[in-house]
Amino acid sequence: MFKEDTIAAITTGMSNAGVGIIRISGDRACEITDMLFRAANKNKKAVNMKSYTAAFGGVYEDDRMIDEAILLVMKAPHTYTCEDVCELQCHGGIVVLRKILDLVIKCGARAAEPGEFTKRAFLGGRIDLSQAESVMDIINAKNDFAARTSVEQLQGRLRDKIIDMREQILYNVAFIESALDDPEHYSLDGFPQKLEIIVDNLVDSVDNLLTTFDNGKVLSEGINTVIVGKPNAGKSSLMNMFVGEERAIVTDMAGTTRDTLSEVINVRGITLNIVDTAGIRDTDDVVEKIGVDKALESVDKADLVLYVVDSSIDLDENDHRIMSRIQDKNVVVILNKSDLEKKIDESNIKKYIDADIIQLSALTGDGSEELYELLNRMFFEGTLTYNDQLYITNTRHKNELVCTKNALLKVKESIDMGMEEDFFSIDLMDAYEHLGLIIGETARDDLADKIFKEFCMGK
Ligand SMILES: Nc1nc2c(c(=O)[nH]1)N(C=O)[C@@H](CNc1ccc(C(=O)N[C@@H](CCC(=O)O)C(=O)O)cc1)CN2
Ligand SMILES: Nc1nc2c(ncn2[C@@H]2O[C@H](COP(=O)(O)OP(=O)(O)OP(=O)(O)O)[C@@H](O)[C@H]2O)c(=O)[nH]1
Repeated sequence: MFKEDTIAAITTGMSNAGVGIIRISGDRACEITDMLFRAANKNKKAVNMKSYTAAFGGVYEDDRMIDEAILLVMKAPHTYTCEDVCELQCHGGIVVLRKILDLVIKCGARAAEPGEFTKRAFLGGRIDLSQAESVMDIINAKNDFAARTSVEQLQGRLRDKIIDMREQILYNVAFIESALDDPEHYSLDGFPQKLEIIVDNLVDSVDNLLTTFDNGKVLSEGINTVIVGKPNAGKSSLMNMFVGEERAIVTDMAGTTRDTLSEVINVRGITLNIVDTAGIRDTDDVVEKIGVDKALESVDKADLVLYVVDSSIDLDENDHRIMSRIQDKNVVVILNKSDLEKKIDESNIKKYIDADIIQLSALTGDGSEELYELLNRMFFEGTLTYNDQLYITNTRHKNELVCTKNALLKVKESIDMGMEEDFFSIDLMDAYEHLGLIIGETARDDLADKIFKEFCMGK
């Protein structure tokens, strides 16, 4: 069983910091801790300490103190992992932390695998799979939205919704089974019509969740954005404007950006995963050509293309080449250098691509607000103002919901075709199990219990 090993790891970051924590979890956590931690108050031993209490002391190898530390003891089952947990809070130097971890392992713990503490929380039943997944999402959140939806998921918002849908399904499967077993007490007259309404509602709920996915994913993970334009149009300057610092190389010499640079930036709640590319033009320079090919490749993968045009000069054949390449993409045309005299005729761009056009000066930042507003409109249609909607941001959840929906639609089909009731059960159970996979539950035992509880009273 999973409880056999006591596991340990540095749970804080892998760079020097003020304080670092070593977490030990498992049956032997306290015993191991007592082998290397000595409390200043000599009577305090982890094995005897009350849950959620702390002690000050030192970590010792033989009689040599490795570091001073605070010990936090949490006793099963009310801990993060549902097992005994000891946390050694030391000075956050990576050398010292590694040394202490080695010591903990020498005393009998095993180095934890990635995610193993949270896996134990799941196996211990404290959290479901969607909550376990949310822990990683919280840690990896790129923006406020991602953090917020992940915490909601950790609190069980998605789980509760899934459990509610599963209960409705199970109730109806149980009803069908009972009625088929015991037709004297349960009548299926009019049942298909009732079931159809319930299934319609469930499909609506699933659809509702599914429609949040695209927005949810873009909101939480960011818009994959590529900046393209011919040499010297101001692509690197635009990137710098976004980043707010001189990261990309800006020069007067056309063709200075040869590779692609990427940045993750947050503007007014929107995350842009931006790739700045080499200026696109016909070139004989081998290195530059690789950059141009790479730029064209990034265009194909992008959700959004920011096409930068130097508005102080006329369009040329390079611009036409770019425009023909980005025609089918989500494009915003940036007429850059709006601080200079305008030479360009916008209608010449409109002839080639159907896209919003923003006048902007990457140098002064004029026009940036209009750009952010436009992006908000393009991608979120106002959803950026937080609402109470439950968002799906995890592809696994989305896939299970799609399977759930398909199974439910099959139930509807069977109803419409006037099939026997036991046909409904098969697809209902299929939907039930796909929903169950979101929260990491297996279906069978649960089903038996439920049928027993709901339908066998007094009979
Ligand atoms: N020091 C420290 N801080 C941390 C964590 C940790 O493991 N250690 N966490 C994680 O990485 C997060 C907190 N998550 C936790 C979740 C549940 C329990 C827990 O013990 N739950 C018990 C209830 C305890 C009580 O009510 O007193 C339970 O659900 O039974 C602890 C931490 C964030 N901060
Ligand atoms: N006046 C003015 N000059 C700008 C503006 N944006 C960029 N420039 C200038 O235009 C020149 C080229 O800018 P870059 O940002 O290097 O252009 P790029 O498109 O990245 O060029 P490549 O790396 O060659 O592809 C630099 O001298 C910038 O200072 C702007 O809004 N106004």
